[in-house]
Amino acid sequence: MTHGAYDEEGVRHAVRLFLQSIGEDPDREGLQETPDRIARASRELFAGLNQNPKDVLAKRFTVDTEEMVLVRDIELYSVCEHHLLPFHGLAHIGYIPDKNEVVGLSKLARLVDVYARRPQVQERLTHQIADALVNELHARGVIVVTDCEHLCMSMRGIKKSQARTITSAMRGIMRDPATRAEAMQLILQTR
Ligand SMILES: Nc1nc2c(ncn2[C@@H]2O[C@H](COP(=O)(O)OP(=O)(O)OP(=O)(O)O)[C@@H](O)[C@H]2O)c(=O)[nH]1
Ligand SMILES: [Zn+2]
Repeated sequence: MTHGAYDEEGVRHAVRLFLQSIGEDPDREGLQETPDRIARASRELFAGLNQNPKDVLAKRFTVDTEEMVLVRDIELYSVCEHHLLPFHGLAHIGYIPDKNEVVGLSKLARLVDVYARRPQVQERLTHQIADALVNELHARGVIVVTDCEHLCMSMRGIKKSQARTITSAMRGIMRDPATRAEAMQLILQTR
């Protein structure tokens, strides 16, 4: 099949084969609908493959500020591209708008989903969010910090369920030490 299109029938077929290959009976009652369920769930979990960050950030409005806007504790659910197991945690996004151009706060959370709903690695997810805010919104400065647990490290392999992975991306004037420190303080502030 061609790369890029979502092939629901292909997913159903692959899941049935997978169940057989792990020694299960795909025709037993509890599993009969599983290929279909996974095909529907995967359409949602990997929807970001067919979404463009441009669309999410298209609607702008003006607020009389060129100061930092920061939304923290955005829930994040993604899937690691190595094991196709979930990694999940929080994303914190701060940006300094250009010419008073801002987007609705919910769009920052939508932007997270556009990139999280793909087979991912956390580092790429983090810098893709930052780059979209620079490239599409022309933000003068951006900070993105993600803080996640990877199930491929918790439930298998090295089995370290307490380990958190934190990755960050700074762009533009957010690289300035004082600005960066202000953003980090807002992110780390106790509730
Ligand atoms: N850098 C990075 N690594 C990740 C991410 N998600 C999972 N990994 C790691 O990707 C690596 C894949 O390593 P491999 O040696 O190819 O696979 P593996 O034998 O299954 O690795 P183990 O998990 O150590 O058993 C593992 O060390 C994972 O912990 C991520 O988002 N970023
Ligand atoms: Zn993994």
